[in-house]
Amino acid sequence: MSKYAARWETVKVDVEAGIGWITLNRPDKRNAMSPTLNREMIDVLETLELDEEAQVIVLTGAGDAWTAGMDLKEYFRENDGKPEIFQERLRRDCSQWQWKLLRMYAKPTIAMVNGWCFGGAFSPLVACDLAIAADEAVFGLSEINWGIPPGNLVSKAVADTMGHRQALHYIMTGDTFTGQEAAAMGLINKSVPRAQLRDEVTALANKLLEKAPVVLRIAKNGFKRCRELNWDQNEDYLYAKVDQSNYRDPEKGRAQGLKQFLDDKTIKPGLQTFKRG
Ligand SMILES: CC(C)(COP(=O)(O)OP(=O)(O)OC[C@H]1O[C@@H](n2cnc3c(N)ncnc32)[C@H](O)[C@@H]1OP(=O)(O)O)[C@@H](O)C(=O)NCCC(=O)NCCSC(=O)/C=C/c1ccc(O)cc1
Repeated sequence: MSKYAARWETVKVDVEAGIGWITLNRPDKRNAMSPTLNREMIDVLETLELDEEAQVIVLTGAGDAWTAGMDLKEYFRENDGKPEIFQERLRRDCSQWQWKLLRMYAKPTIAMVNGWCFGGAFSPLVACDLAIAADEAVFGLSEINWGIPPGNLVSKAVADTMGHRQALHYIMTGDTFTGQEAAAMGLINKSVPRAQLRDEVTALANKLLEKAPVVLRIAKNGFKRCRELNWDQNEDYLYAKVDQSNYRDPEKGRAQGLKQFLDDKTIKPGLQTFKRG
């Protein structure tokens, strides 16, 4: 039985062989993100960040949906008319896990998009480091279809991943697209038939498990920050990250990698990763 069994009402967490599987678990509501789910996801991510048994995180959904976006009933309608400060807190919880925690998360994150993916779902989708979807998954920026512009960080997320014309097309029409189309546009890394999705994601997670975790974290977070800096700032910043990595990495991956290539001649870093240990 999972050590987190029944700890959260709207999210299921299983840790197996180094991988923390987070499943949004409201399949009857297509895993729509309610205020309860948002609050619970903050706790889930903060808990797994300190769980040494979970070194790579996968975010997926129960049933036919990844997530159908924000809960139109519990997040929107039921809170209309509530005090402004209350609305602010709801938004803060939403942002807190959907991109603030996820975007710079201490561990590698993979979005495993098993099905429906709408609207607000695009924030955590893009905030995850990597994304693999089922060919059959259906994506849509459906906000326009029920009368609002995209909220939270959805437009920023698609601007960072999809082309300008494509992003505007889907924002303005609310048309849907498939996993294969999402991969072609660069919104996700790749799509595979749904029957192969879990195996594909497990293989990717296992590949990440072979890397030195501190170096991996600094590499991915350095990349994300560098998008917002100019060239001169980037040179300073990324060299500082390289030095930080050399200093912080308890495994001394750099020294191991150089030794295994130059002295032992047991690896070629162009073709395989160094052996941790
Ligand atoms: C195509 C769907 C995903 C699946 O269709 P289905 O498989 O035939 O399922 P059903 O439509 O029968 O839905 C099953 C149940 O799930 C519920 N549900 C299904 N999506 C939902 C749902 N987003 N909510 C709240 N109940 C739902 C739906 O109401 C229904 O509840 P019930 O009648 O009680 O069984 C369909 O449900 C659907 O179109 N859902 C709405 C998708 C959608 O537009 N989502 C909202 C995007 S906009 C957004 O996320 C906004 C972001 C935002 C973020 C932060 C901000 O501050 C501001 C904005």
